Amino acid sequence: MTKEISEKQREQQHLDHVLDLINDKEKELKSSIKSAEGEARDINSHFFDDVKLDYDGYSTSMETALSIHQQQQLLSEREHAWQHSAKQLDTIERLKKKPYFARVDFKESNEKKAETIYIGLGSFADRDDHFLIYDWRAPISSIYYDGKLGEVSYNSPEGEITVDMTKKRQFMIKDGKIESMFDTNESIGDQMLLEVLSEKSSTQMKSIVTTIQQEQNKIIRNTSADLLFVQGAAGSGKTSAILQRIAYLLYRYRGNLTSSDVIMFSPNQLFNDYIKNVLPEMGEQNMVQMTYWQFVSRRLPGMEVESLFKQFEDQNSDTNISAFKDSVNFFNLVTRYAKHLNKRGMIFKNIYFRDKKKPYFDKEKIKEIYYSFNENYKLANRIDATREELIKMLNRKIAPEVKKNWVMQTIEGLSRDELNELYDRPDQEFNSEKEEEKFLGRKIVVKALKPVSNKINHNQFINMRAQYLSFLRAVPKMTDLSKWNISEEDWQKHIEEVKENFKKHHIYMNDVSAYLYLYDLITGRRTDYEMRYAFIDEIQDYTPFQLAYLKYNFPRAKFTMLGDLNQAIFTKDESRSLLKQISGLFDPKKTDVVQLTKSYRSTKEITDFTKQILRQGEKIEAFNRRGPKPALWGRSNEQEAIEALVKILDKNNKSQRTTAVITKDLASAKQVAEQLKQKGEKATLIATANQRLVPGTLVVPSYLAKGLEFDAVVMWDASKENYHKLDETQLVYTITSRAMYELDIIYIGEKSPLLDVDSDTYVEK
Ligand SMILES: Nc1ncnc2c1ncn2[C@@H]1O[C@H](COP(=O)(O)OP(=O)(O)OP(=O)(O)O)[C@@H](O)[C@H]1O
Repeated sequence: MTKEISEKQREQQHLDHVLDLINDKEKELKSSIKSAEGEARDINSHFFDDVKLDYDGYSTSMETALSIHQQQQLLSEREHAWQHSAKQLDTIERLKKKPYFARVDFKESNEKKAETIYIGLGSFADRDDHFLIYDWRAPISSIYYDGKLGEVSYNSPEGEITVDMTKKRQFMIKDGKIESMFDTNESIGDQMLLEVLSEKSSTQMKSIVTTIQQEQNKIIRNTSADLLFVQGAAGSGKTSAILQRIAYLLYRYRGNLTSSDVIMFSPNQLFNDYIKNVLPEMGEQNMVQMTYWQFVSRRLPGMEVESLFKQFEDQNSDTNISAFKDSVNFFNLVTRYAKHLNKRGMIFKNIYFRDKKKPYFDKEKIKEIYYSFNENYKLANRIDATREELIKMLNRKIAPEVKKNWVMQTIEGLSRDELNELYDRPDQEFNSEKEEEKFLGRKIVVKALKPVSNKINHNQFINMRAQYLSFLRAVPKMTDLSKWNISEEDWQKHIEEVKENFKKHHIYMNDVSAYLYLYDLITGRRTDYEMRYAFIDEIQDYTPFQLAYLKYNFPRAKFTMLGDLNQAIFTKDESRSLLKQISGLFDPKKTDVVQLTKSYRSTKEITDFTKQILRQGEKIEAFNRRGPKPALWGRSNEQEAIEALVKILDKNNKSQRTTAVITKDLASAKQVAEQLKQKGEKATLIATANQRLVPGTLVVPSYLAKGLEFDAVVMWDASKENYHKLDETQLVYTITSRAMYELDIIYIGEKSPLLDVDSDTYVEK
């Protein structure tokens, strides 16, 4: 015991020493920032004193320019130094709160003495470049997460290095004091994990730096795969791992990679809000974040793209047709169809000007131009060349247009002010009235033709909707639809539906990607070559088509896709073929698949219960954190059910647990929220993804609860009537697996057969 205490004292002394150095560094940085700011102000205020303002001759004005240039350079150097110091100060301030969380001792093979390093959220070195703290992302830090004591390897820039790890120690530090510390032989001791996991949920996700698990570390530090596919159970840390991975990559490739080269697709806006603090807390900036819906709909401003809400609430479309349209096969058909357009089949629109009956540019004429270029032209060149030709033609139309009556009439109707606006200068002089009229006429015509030239420049002479429908009509000729169990009639009927939808400016989610892809191929819209890493969370809710389209959009990016096929609430059983379909898009040698089976979110009681809902849930392993068994509340009518809900909320509030009442759809969420209000219970209805998560009780429809977690969850109305289809299994699993400590399930009448689980794993209330 005495030994342990003295060991702890020794560690405290070391911590005090490090903290002193950190404080010194902080002072030093603050003063250098201050003086850099002062200098910059100085340079700015003397800027023009030093610059010789002399524009007389060429040589002197050259001198002026040079001297401005020098001053600017000086400023930007100062600014650079200032930014560097500011960044360092930022790290220091983060380290001050909690300098490090671990220590490892290790021996390199040819050394006798063990080396000791401390690992924290950033690096810190003293004056002699002697590292007192290593960033958790430094190569050597990897051994802390990866190995047991003894021989362990890590990847360094010079290749793989093997060392003998002799000690692994973890610290809990608060306000400069070591609260506890323990030595461990495990990858990351369960004790530390348990402590971290026992914290309460909050409206913001936290980083898991101190307790990254070995298999998560593999995901975080993978740099070789073009496609890293992670299949992980609910709560296995997929989202946490992605965010850590982004922080890791930004560190590993610093100088070459910035947060704007990284894009993350997430299930909804609510989720974006939930994770937004994780990277900044680690000292990194957030990546570009988007939902797939935002990604596609921002490109179709004139159309209403089927929303998440609609997609979920009206899932009544033909499943065979959906499966087909969501497939990579369908993607390949678009590619093939576009190739064929190089020879024939493009459809254009007339462009009108003033006269709504007679086209200014006739669609047949445009088509003639389009196909007049030789065969070597690619689609994109064809459209560019057509556009150029049309603009040339438009320019030739200006002079004859100026002579038309409407122009003269317009000039006559102009006020003095309007006229003045058209002149180049207020006192502009003309040789004759005729010349003046010509001048003004030209100005008026060019202005009036602006919408026409805009249409041309924005490719609006392509009849994209008709083109897409023509593609759909060509589909039966290109592929055998009967293989997808789709009859010719059904397909024709479906095309009519899409057409009707277009008329209303609506587009289905499973048309939008194909539509944009076809547009991209026709116009050669530049894809995004800059994006280096693309992350897709909750992959099971994407269709293979969408993933193929994302890959097309980010051709240089390495992809990390994470998901749980057991939580496919939009694509349901189609998600099973997902991995097979997307793996075809990447080089198999550069594809890594990682499985995460341990679930950290929920107590053992909850995980043991929820995994039975799945057909293949046996692989999921619960983390050994204990809590009450889930409770089932069977009630015979709505009134009693609400009373049960109130009782549960009271119980949870007493133990200060935040509860989410999760309903199947929005209508019932609204209803429950209203009934709670009538009972005087405080609850916030989350009806759209644009809302904020707030502390306190929430009422959330299932599809908005994706990826989130709550201390306590009440699943509302899990009756047979509400959940009876086998393909709703994933939905029931997603809802119940949001709970960390307590899960209550209320049903009215008969219980859903999807909840037929071992009666020992729950209690009835
Ligand atoms: N190594 C870890 N150390 C501490 N906490 C962890 C660790 N891994 C995961 N967790 C915690 O487990 C919970 C679930 O993690 P996360 O949300 O990343 O899982 P997920 O796999 O994305 O879940 P889902 O698929 O259900 O959305 C979070 O509270 C997270 O902080």
